[in-house]
Amino acid sequence: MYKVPKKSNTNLARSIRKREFSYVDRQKASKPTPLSEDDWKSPRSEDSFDLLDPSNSSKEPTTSSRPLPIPTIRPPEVVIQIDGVDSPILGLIDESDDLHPDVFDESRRGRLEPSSSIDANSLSATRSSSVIEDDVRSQISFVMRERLHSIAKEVHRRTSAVREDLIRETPEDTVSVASNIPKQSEHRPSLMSLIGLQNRAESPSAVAQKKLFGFSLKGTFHPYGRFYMTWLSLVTLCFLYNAFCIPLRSSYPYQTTENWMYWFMVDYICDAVYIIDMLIIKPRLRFTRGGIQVKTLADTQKHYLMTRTLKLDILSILPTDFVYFAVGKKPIYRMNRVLKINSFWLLFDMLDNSFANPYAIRIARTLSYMIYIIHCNSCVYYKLSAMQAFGQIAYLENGKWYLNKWVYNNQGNAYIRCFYFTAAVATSTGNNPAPTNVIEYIYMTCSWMMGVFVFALLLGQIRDIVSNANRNREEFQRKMDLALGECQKLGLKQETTNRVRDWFIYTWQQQKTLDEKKLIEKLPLKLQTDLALSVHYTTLSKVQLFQDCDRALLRDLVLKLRPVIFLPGDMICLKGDVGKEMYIINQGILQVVGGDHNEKVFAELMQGAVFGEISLLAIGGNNRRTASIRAKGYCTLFVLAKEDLNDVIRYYPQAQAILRRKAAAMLKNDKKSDEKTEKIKQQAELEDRCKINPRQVPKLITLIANMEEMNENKGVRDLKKAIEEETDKSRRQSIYYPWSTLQRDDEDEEEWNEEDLSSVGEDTDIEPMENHEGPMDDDVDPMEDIDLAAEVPHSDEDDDWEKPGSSGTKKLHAD
Ligand SMILES: Nc1ncnc2c1ncn2[C@@H]1O[C@@H]2COP(=O)(O)O[C@H]2[C@H]1O
Repeated sequence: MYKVPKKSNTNLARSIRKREFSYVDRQKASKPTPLSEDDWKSPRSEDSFDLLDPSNSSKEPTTSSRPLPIPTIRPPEVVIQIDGVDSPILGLIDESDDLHPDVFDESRRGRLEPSSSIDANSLSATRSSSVIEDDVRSQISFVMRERLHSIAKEVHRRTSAVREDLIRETPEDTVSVASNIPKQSEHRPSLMSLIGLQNRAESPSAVAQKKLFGFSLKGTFHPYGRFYMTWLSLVTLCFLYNAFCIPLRSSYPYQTTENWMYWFMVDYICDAVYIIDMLIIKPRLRFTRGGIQVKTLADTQKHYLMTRTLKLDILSILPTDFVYFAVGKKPIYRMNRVLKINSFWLLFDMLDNSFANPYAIRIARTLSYMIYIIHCNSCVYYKLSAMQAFGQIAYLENGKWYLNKWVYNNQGNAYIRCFYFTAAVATSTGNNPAPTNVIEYIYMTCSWMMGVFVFALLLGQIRDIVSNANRNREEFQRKMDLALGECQKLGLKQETTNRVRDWFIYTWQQQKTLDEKKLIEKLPLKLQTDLALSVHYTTLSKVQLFQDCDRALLRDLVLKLRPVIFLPGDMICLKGDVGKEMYIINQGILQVVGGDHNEKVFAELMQGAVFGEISLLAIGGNNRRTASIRAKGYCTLFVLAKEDLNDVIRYYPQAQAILRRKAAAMLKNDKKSDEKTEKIKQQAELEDRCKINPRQVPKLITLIANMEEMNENKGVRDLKKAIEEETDKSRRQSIYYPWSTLQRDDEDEEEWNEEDLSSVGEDTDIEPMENHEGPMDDDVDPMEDIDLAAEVPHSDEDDDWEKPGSSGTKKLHAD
């Protein structure tokens, strides 16, 4: 299966000996590529994945156990081109060929035997030519194996891709729908979908349901869905109306001949709600059977028919109002409407489960019981009072007539007065008037009993709820006090104690507990993982490592993460320390710092950044921290211990590679940055060394100028100006050319030359020092300045300094 080279055998042999080969990849239609020496030497790079090597089977990622279809691959053609030989040798691998290193066994080698057109006799004529032939075979075998290896790699890559696709396939119940939904633009799957937490795609019917607040006549409702919750609130409102208003209207004179129709209107609206609830809503409520939620309408209807709720619902809506025709409009006959109390309980249960802080809901429910009992009691009290003509009928006792003071006297707001009386009796507070007859005695006894048992129970409940609500806070406070007390006992610095306090306060603000993990450890592992992923989704979605890696890695890692809080300025890790943990930033900003005093900031790290992995994975060659990390403000980090990371990551070579690549890039950056700062430092040192001190004006001249200023001598003023200019100029020079002693071109004109100085000397009328009698600067010893040469520093650099001004200075001195 190869084409025969038509070159002389000697040339062929030479080429082979020299290893002047090229290979052509027909699939890629590439040009012949010379095989480098390295290619010959190292058949496979060490870190490549070797499908051919059975020992490497363990390296395969363990993402799925499902057998996967391997894409069909065209039998690869390999052409061996020997330099200088016109026709290449063509090798074709059969589909039946196994991907085995010994692919070129003896039988197959036969296929590559030269055909008759080669002068076989002449090749085998000499012993050396047979050796050459063997050599050719072995080289060809090697090249073929090399190709096979790369093909195997390609196959592996493709199967991995297919496998990933299969894993990411849409959930069962959405498959049928997916075909109906218009194809959306292709985009990278979100992290949420990768970790299997995303909402499932909804069927068109479900979408239509949503449009009507989740209501559809053909559909069913989730009992904890938003729609049912809203509906339940409405039903509960109707129940409360009936529960409060029926006793009220039955006892107090609030329903009159003028307003009864309004009361009736509201009554029947509530009845309508009850009926809709019974006929339309409740039969559509989903329920769970054998652990599976039943969603079919027929099933939910059947289920409702079997429940006790239906019976109560029917009783609550019985049209007892028809009694009105016989006995008149007495609302008390509608009292069966309170049988809808199930809805009230259900709503409070749902609210209790939906709120993160349900204490208020629980207190509200308990309070509502108390208020209702007092309300009903007050209705009875009013009725009793009314029956006794509001105390207007006197009664005889021990031969004397008395007015009944126990009853309500029909003064003021009837409801409020009666409610107050009943509340006072029930809670046994207040000075209650004595009952005067049997009915009143019975009423009072019942009220007290109710106060003792029912109210005590309810008040106890409220106390429990409130104390439970504060228990967490109190527990936290207790721990904080303990820690701070310990700090004081140990005699720590106030600053340290303050930091401990800050940490506690911030931790409470952030997580309301000291150990977040404790809260969820009772849940099953799967649920814990889902919870942790959902809670920390924002952070985790920003971690590049997790974006690129296997989703199983994320699920494995997330449970190992431990949240930790750091205060501003805290050093999270120090350069040179042994790395035992790596970190993910959940909140806050951190700085990668270096330098002697951590004054250099290499980089700032934000939410989602990962650090500390270099030493953990010993990427830089050892396990020491390559940089120090400092918290800029308050920070919440996830810590991942080395053992935990190693436990997880060894199954994910891809993640390892990403981590290594990233870390290597960072190390390179840091090195560059270090080199740069080193260069700047050297430059600064050089500049420092080359810098010329600004020329000092001899003290004598300054002194003279100061003295003469008082005499308003023009010449001296000129002199002073010239001195100032000179000082300025020197300073500027040292700024612009800190390392240079050369003069700037643009300074020529301004140069303070001998001429100027001599003219200054001529114009001025400077008195000799000895004659001067004016005030003198205390610090200045005039004699000290006489020798100007002594003033001038005698360094090499200063020789240059003398050029522009030294002569001028000297002249001034002579004058
Ligand atoms: N230039 C940089 N930018 C961001 N992070 C860095 C940089 N240099 C070092 N780090 C991180 O700082 C960490 C210090 O500890 P490690 O050496 O374990 O791992 C290091 C990196 O994760």
